[in-house]
Amino acid sequence: MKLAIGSDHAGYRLKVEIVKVLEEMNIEFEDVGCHCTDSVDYPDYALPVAEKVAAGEVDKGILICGTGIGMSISANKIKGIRCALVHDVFTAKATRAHNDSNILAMGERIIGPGLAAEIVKAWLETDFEGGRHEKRVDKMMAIEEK
Ligand SMILES: O=C(CO)[C@H](O)[C@H](O)[C@H](O)COP(=O)(O)O
Repeated sequence: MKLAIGSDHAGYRLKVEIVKVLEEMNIEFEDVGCHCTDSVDYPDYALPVAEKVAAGEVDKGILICGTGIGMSISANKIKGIRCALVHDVFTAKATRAHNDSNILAMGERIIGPGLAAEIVKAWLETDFEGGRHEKRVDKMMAIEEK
């Protein structure tokens, strides 16, 4: 599995912690930035991560800003992206199992690194259940054609 990860300045410190988690899990990843806490604009980092996922260059993506909201709104504008804003382990599992989400968004100003690490692990380790959820995901993605 290969991931793309990105943050803005408000998510940079949490991204550093999540990068450590990915390294511990031996997961290959590409960090699109940002690389410090100087103020930047979250769409500039959501876009490359979402494009890499949509193009199949990577399997999944992780995006972090202050709230996760700007990142998730931006990423979901790219065709093929199902970005889930998650701040608890239950939702992390549910959005993989039911929505087949391909990008995880989190907010550094909302949760700490311990919970974020548990969320990342749960999200990465949960498979899409298919079955009744397949039709719903297909319907969701068909909205992109309207
Ligand atoms: O989701 C966001 C905005 O919708 C993010 O939280 C940004 O990180 C946040 O807006 C950054 O705010 P700042 O005051 O420029 O640090």
